[in-house]
Amino acid sequence: MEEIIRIEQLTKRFHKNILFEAVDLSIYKGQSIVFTGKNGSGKSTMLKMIAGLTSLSSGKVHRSQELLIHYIPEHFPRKKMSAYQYLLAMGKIDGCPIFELKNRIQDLAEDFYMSEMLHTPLSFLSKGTLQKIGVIQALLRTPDILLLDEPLSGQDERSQKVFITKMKSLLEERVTIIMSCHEKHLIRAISDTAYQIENRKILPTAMSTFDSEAVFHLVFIDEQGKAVLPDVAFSIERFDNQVRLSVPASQTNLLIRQMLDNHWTLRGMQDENSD
Ligand SMILES: Nc1ncnc2c1ncn2[C@@H]1O[C@H](COP(=O)(O)OP(=O)(O)OP(=O)(O)O)[C@@H](O)[C@H]1O
Repeated sequence: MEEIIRIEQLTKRFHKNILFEAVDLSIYKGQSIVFTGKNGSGKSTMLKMIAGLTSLSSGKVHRSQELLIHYIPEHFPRKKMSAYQYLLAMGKIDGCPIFELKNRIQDLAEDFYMSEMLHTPLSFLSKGTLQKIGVIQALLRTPDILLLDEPLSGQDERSQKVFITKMKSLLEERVTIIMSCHEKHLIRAISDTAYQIENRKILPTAMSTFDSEAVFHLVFIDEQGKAVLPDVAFSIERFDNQVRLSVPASQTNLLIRQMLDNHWTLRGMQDENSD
């Protein structure tokens, strides 16, 4: 495996707020990394430090060579220029030949169902469309590293599918993808390595954490009129003297025990997919 970035003893603080302390991390060519963590844990800041867009308080980010890094921010600048003018300018900065660039913008805009919005000023575009422009910008010239900050947060389902397909083909070309993300389906689709940002550290997380868990519907009946509903955090539907609870598979035994202790009788159990 070819190491392309090595983070050594990275510490980052904003005044008294210490986000990272003595973090070490190696990033390899073709790897697809996701950072997860609570709001405000430092995901965006970590991406910006890798991109070189914000300084470190101490430590170092080593890059193996001159790398073309594309960074797609969570919030996009709202400017007066049109999407097309913006993409053209960005493509030129990236060194794309002009004829190729124009065709590529048109093709990618079609792929993302936004051709009709190409000539609209950025300031009038929705969050989802602005994000698409960020993705198109990143795809004008294939980067070595693509940094994505919450890339699906404003995307409709159709665009999400296009986005996932594009990311998969970049990974086939051994582009390194590093993103922050909360959506498990995107993580399952494109990531191979996950880190949870917690307590100022970056903790390796098993990919199985993002597997979708089967859900069961459990129906209970109050036969004697004295059942009490325990305080549980599952979806509950009530009808007459029955309740139906939707529960992740791993929680079913615990819930059944709780319900029986509270005088409920189990009437039925159904796999979510057999509805
Ligand atoms: N330029 C800055 N100056 C001061 N504090 C900042 C700055 N940028 C970020 N912070 C603070 O650092 C913390 C981490 O912010 P960051 O945006 O990296 O978190 P995040 O994990 O990406 O959050 P979210 O999931 O909400 O997008 C927050 O408390 C934020 O307020």
